[in-house]
Amino acid sequence: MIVHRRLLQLSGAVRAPMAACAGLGLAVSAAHVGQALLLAGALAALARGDHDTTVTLLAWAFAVIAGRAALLWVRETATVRAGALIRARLRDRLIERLGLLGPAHLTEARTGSVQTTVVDGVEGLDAYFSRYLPQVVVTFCVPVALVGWLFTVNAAAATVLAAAVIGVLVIPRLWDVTLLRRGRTRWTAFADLASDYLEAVQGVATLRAFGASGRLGAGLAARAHDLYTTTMRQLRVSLIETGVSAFLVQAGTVAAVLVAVSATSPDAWSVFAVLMTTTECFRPVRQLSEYWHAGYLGITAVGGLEDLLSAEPAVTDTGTRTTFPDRPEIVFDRVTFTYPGASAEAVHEVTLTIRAGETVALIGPSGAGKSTVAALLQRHYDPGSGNITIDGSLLADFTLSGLRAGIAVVAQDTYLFHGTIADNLRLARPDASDADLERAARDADAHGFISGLPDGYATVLGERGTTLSGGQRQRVAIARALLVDAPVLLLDEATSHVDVHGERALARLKKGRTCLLIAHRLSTVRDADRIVVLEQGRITETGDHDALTTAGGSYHRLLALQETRA
Ligand SMILES: Nc1ncnc2c1ncn2[C@@H]1O[C@H](COP(=O)(O)OP(=O)(O)OP(=O)(O)O)[C@@H](O)[C@H]1O
Repeated sequence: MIVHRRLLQLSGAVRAPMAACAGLGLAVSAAHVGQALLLAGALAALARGDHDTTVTLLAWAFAVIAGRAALLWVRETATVRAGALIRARLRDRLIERLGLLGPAHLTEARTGSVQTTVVDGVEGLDAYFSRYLPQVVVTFCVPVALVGWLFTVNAAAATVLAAAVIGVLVIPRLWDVTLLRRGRTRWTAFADLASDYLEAVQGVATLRAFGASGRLGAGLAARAHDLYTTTMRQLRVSLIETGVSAFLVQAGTVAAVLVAVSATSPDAWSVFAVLMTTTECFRPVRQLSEYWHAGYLGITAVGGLEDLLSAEPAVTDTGTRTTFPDRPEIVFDRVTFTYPGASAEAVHEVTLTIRAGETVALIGPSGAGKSTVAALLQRHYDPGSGNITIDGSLLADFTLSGLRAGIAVVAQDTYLFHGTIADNLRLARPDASDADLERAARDADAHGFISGLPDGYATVLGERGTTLSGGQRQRVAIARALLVDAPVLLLDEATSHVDVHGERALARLKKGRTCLLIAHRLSTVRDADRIVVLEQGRITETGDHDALTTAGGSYHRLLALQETRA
């Protein structure tokens, strides 16, 4: 029996349904005990030839059996309901936590492992909370009450039974530490395998392109073998524990009945009562053992759960400002940042002002720190030193939701969820009307192709071959950003898929907004009000296209390099 402290704390939100399950479990046990005592009474009556009493007691026993059937139905329904509630609450909590931890956490943890915790771990915890923990309550209450009562019938048998129950509850605990350790090892192997499979599915195009599917298959087979080995190691201990429990239950039952029959002048009632009570005493213990296996997966997942719940968010949400200034000025003042665990600075003393309504393009070679500047502006991380301000207010003065509502992001790879086009657009603004969606889509030059889809805005992406091209996805992203109507625009490599429609849409999106454009392809930044060149985390040049080209510095060099490659 393992009652985990952390899981008990987690049960806070679901204690009422768990208590209901425990209450119903006690009622079912009471029905079992009632039936057992009625049968003991009927057998004793039969032994002394009292047929009327036998028939009456048997009739009552049938009535109790019928009542128990109804109780079992209610308990099962309540358990399933409680399980669904527990899963939903736990998942809500974990998803909320993931939202708080932000993308910074997922760069450190493996996505597959997080997914395994949120999906499989929570499934396992359902059984732990809705079946195992209520059964722990029943297992403590029923044997205590029964042994206590049995003392009034046959003190010697009751003493033997008490010792047997204590033995059954305590002796298997000797294996708990080993079981938990092996369970955690198995969970790690399971999470690793799930992570590898997720990566294999996500990277299937790359694997095929490099002919690496076979090699990866061998790696996955090795991982699967690891899982098999750890499962068998865990099962061996688990079987020993189950075997010992079963032996103690049988030995306890036999010993208690032997003591009852070997008493001087034993009467039929006390012998039958001891026999039936002993069976009922061990019933909750046996059930606990069954539920333990059902909830064990969840218990071993607690490590992953704790990792998620105790992970420190990269930034704290202590700001109070919720509204964002219109067309604000953004200032990076000597901003330096090093990623957690990295030895070198990603950006160093970056000082940059993006004036109200201005479009500034940030360019530079790979690894120069452009995405880091974008991440800092979205406050996925706080700078190690220096400040970033929006119209004079520090980023940290805003609530995280206020900040995110103020900055619309259009990235190179637009993630579209499985759902309709309308659902994907409403991700930006859940309360947007159909007319709002159409207006945004028209401004993003997306209405035309959306109208041509089989069900227009109600078309489910990914079904019936409905996929969008890179340029079309980009325009959906622009429509989303238009729906958000944020005063600041962050275009992160957003210009790479842009066709003539996209260019028009982007021009409309940029209008009246303060815009930071992060770009690789220099041809897409010529029209920016200003171009800032970042190299090895430092700003090396600033100016417009003409000025920088004439100056013949880094920008000129990068431009020449790109033209040669083209
Ligand atoms: N999560 C991270 N942890 C540690 N170091 C990181 C992390 N992300 C980026 N870096 C490092 O920070 C530096 C700047 O990276 P960044 O991604 O900002 O460059 P970039 O200019 O956007 O590059 P690219 O154009 O290739 O996307 C690089 O040296 C990179 O290796």
